[in-house]
Parts: sequence; structure tokens; C-alpha cells
Amino acid sequence: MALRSQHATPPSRLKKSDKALGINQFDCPKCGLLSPWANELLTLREQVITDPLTGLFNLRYFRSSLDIELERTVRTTMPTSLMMIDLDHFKQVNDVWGHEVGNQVLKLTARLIKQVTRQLDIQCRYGGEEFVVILPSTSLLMASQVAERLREQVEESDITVGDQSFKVTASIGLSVRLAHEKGTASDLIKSADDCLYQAKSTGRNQVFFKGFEPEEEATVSGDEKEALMGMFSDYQD
Ligand SMILES: Nc1nc2c(ncn2[C@@H]2O[C@H](COP(=O)(O)OP(=O)(O)OP(=O)(O)O)[C@@H](O)[C@H]2O)c(=O)[nH]1
Repeated sequence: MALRSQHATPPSRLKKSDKALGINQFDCPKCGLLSPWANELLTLREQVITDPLTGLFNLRYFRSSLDIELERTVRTTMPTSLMMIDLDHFKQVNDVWGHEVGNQVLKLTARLIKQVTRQLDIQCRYGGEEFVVILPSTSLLMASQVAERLREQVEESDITVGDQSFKVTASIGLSVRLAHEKGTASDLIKSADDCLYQAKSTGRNQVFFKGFEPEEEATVSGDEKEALMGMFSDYQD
């Protein structure tokens, strides 16, 4: 019995293929899998690749997906972008509001990440209060627009506890791999992580990336942000 699909197919998307057999037999439309235990196996597989708190993909799935997407970049010449997101001063949220409220903030952040990204993007919890999104076939310019939209949505969201409410912010680092560029998945992660560090160390609540021209560093703000929004206003699915 083997799972042949490279990408996860949630059990809800499976079709029951043969009721007459009287057993739990399912036919996966993506991978053509046919097995009496396929549904149970897919549920198990989903658990193995999912972060239980946020429902996003976990670190294990992130690493294997990034390798696949970087291979795809070489084959298709379409760039792959990477977005690393870290909540600002999250320790204070736990300290002031408690761990359970902290968990609610992580869930909210996961929901916002899913809302602003596309279905084919790969949204993962990297660990703790850090998230990472792989954006296949996405230039750095487009990724910066998505990141800025996410940063804004986090900043604008109210977290309500009883009759009180508070806000959180996020810092975001971006990197991109172009088809002709060499380097490992770890290099791409390090590059996004370095940018995230820059976003944190230069004030937080901002998106940071090495600019569209090599070696040029940039943050998205003011007029540039407006121009980006205008150029890619039809980007959202
Ligand atoms: N509620 C909750 N807290 C978590 C979880 N995982 C990690 N944390 C907390 O996240 C906090 C991260 O704190 P720091 O690494 O100091 O970072 P920070 O306070 O966000 O500060 P900066 O990143 O520098 O802005 C720690 O207090 C961890 O305990 C989790 O699953 N749930």
C-alpha cells in the first residue's frame, strides 16, 4: 500500500468509488489511489504534515515542499518566493494575556495568512510564533505586495478578550529563487531569515527584502507601496 500523490489531498476531497464492495474504498482524483485503507491513511498522512494548533502545514512538509518547488523553478523558469513571518513582541502577549490567548493569536495569524495567499501557495508554521509561506511562480515584486497586505491585515485586526481588546503586529522577510540562480533550499531560507532579522532590528511591523535589483535593499512603504498595489490589484484569486 503506497501513497503516490506528491501533494496532500484532504480526505474531504475523496470520492467514494465503490459502495458495492461494502468496504471503505476511496478513489483519489489526484493520484488515482485505490485502497481499502486509503481514507485512514490519508487522514494519518494529513496529521503527520499538519500543525495541530493552526491547521497550517508543519516544518516537515515545508522542507520537502521547498525542495520540490525549487526543482520546479529550474524546470519551468518561474521564480519561487519565500515569505517568513514573525509576530512582534509575542512573548508580551503570553505574559500579559496568557498562553491560551497567545494560541488564539497564532490561529488568527494563520487564518490571515490563508486569506491573503493563494490556494497553491504553501502556508506553514515554522515553529513558535514564526510562519513561512512558499509562493510558487511568484516574483519578489508580487511577493512583496502579498506580504504588505498581510502585514496590514495583522496590524488592523483586533484581538478581543472579554471586554478588552488589543492588537499585534508582524515583521516579514522575503527571498526569491530565480531559475538561473544556484543555491540550496537552506540558502533561500537563510536569506528570508536575514531579511526578517533586518525587519525586526530596524523597527518591526514591516516587510524587508533585498531589492528588485541585486544588492539593493528595500522596505515597502509610502509611494512605493501604493504603486505596487496599483500594479497588482488583480493578483488576488
Ligand atoms: N501561546 C503560545 N506561545 C508560544 C507558542 N510557541 C512559542 N510561543 C512563545 O512565543 C514567544 C516568543 O518570544 P520571543 O522569541 O522572545 O520573541 P518575541 O517576544 O515575539 O520578540 P520579537 O520576535 O523580537 O519581536 C515565547 O514567549 C514562546 O513561549 C505557542 O504554541 N503558543
